[in-house]
Amino acid sequence: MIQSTQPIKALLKVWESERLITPLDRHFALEMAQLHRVNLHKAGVDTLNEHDDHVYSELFLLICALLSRQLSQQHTCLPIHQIMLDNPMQEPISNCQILCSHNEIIEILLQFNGISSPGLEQANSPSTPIILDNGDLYLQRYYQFETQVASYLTQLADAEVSERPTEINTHISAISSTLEMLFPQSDEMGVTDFDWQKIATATAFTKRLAVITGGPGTGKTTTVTKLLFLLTQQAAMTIRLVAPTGKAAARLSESIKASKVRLKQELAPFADKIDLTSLSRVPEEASTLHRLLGVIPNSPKFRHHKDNPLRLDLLVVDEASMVDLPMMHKLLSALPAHARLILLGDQDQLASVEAGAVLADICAGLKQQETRTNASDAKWQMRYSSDYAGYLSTLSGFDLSPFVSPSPKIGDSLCMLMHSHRFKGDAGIGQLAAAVNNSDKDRIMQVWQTGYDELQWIEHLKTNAGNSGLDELLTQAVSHYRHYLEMAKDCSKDASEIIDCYNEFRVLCAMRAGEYGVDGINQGVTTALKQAKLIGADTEFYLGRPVIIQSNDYNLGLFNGDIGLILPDMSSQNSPQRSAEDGNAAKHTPRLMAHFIQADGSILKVLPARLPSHDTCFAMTVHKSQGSEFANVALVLPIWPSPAQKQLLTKELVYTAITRAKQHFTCLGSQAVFEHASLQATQRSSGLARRLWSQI
Ligand SMILES: Nc1ncnc2c1ncn2[C@@H]1O[C@H](COP(=O)(O)OP(=O)(O)OP(=O)(O)O)[C@@H](O)[C@H]1O
Repeated sequence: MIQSTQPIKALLKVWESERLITPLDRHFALEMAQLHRVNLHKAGVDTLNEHDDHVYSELFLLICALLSRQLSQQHTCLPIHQIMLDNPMQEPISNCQILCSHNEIIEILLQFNGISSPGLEQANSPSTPIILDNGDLYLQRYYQFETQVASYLTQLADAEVSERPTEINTHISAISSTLEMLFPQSDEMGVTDFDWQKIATATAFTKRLAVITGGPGTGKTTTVTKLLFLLTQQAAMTIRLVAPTGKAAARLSESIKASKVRLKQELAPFADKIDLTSLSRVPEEASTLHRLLGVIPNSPKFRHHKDNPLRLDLLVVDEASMVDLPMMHKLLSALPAHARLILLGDQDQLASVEAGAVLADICAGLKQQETRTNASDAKWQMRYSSDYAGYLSTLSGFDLSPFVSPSPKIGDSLCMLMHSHRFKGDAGIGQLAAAVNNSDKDRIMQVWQTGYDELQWIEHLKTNAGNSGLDELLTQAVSHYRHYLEMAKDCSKDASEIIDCYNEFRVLCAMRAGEYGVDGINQGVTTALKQAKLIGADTEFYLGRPVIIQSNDYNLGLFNGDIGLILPDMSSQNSPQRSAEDGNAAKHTPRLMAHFIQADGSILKVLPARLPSHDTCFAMTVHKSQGSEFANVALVLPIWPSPAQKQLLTKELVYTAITRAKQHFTCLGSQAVFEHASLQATQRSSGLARRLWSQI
């Protein structure tokens, strides 16, 4: 049943030392194997012979290690049919083979008392630590998260906000006319074009769940601002805006503010027909998900949960692709029964740092079956129930019958915006992002060869003398960072002004470790800035040092991924209290503090010595850059990635890096690695899409 060069227990040690599994994976497997044995009753025997007992236990141990490894790699389950029987650990050279079929593995696993399968008679106890469902193996906790998230979303999608009138009445026609004013027919639009922003607004107006997705600049914030305006006209409601990180929350606030200003101008001609005062009731302040749910210091639990729900009527969650499965579970459990939920995000971006790919799973049912290669072809198609399509057509004025499909209700809650208003026409960044997103190899080459001003390719040119490609990148970094570092020396400059200038440019790396990872590039940039005399890097906290926080500190209000700058604290310069503490020198020399911009735009100052674990941040990982944008972005890809690194290089990673850039995108890499990454899609094993879309 299992053929291996050594007992599995010994192999686990080897795999751990070769970093194929983590110490946690090995300990989990050993503990499970020690606690759980074949249940003779389940197996239908009185005794188990020694040989069978041994091989069953070996298989169980191996499968537990594989399950734990799946979770370490952000999958939510282990699909048994995807196990490579001749090399289950996917080692360079296999040390172990499973000599039975996938179905036989399932049969054997179900004989263990630690595993149950919902729907099977003997598995009525929901308390087994491992669950086997539809051929997928779960840890109990993740199984609960997934099934409950699916159930919350399905219930929300099934619910409409109020009784729907069966025929057009005054209320519907009033809403339709307001929608007409909010979304006037533009000259750019042809007769057959659909205004998906208008359709999305009508969807979110009528449904308790609306998922509005689209790439950068497709108008998600514009749409949600118009929706909130429409809703605040109808009734008073408590609306909360949130995002997964402080940076993303600050950006959402700014975008909503700008969007409100634009809307006020657009609606000015209709001032006699529409009450513009309700625009002031559209909230602008966004907070983080953690703050909304109420962090309890030193506890993984939040203040708000099922039994103490949030006090709100409508919740808007931006950057929803960053929300992992456990967090989505916490959020959905804490929603009050009557509340509406609007999820905004880009389903093509990198999935969350932790387990799951919730937004991508929600959208999975809209994916076109055949693989498209032409960048202009849609990968997605809306799917409405016939009843709802009719209602939405009446409200929006667009005939949605071409999108009717026998799909579950979740399809009615989805709306994808596909036209970017930021990357217009032939703009290089938009073209490259689309080509990578479509894994279109020829188009990627074509875009690079077109010679767009906003795109720059730097080839790794490594010789014994060094890598001239890397040198070019470092020179670029110095010339960008020079501006904010010079501003930092000028005591008249405001901290937020300096931080904005620092945020004009960022180096993004695919990985953390190594010469071309965050560690190596940060070191390289620091040395280059020191040589250019822009920083005095002899002290740890030199003027202008950018720091990125690596862990949460609830007391200080700093969270993993927060970025700040070491700058003079001007308020300390003349403070009598400070002078008394620090002696006379402090009167004239302001002390250096780490400055962080908060979601509400205020500055949080923290003494450098009190900072929780942190790193320098001239370069950061693409993962950590999600929810941020920079005028100029330089992406660094490794020169010769190891097999493990190759797995991390995906089209979602490259797409996310490209779409962080607003004006200019540079890539330091080699053609082969860029191509490999652009053609490899992230695969996250999860049963959520099946649970949401199983009727189709
Ligand atoms: N229908 C439209 N016609 C013309 N311009 C538009 C339209 N919708 C949005 N825009 C413009 O496109 C830009 C981006 O819009 P918006 O911020 O709403 O997009 P987004 O999808 O929220 O972007 P991001 O992904 O950066 O959050 C804004 O300048 C906005 O004014």
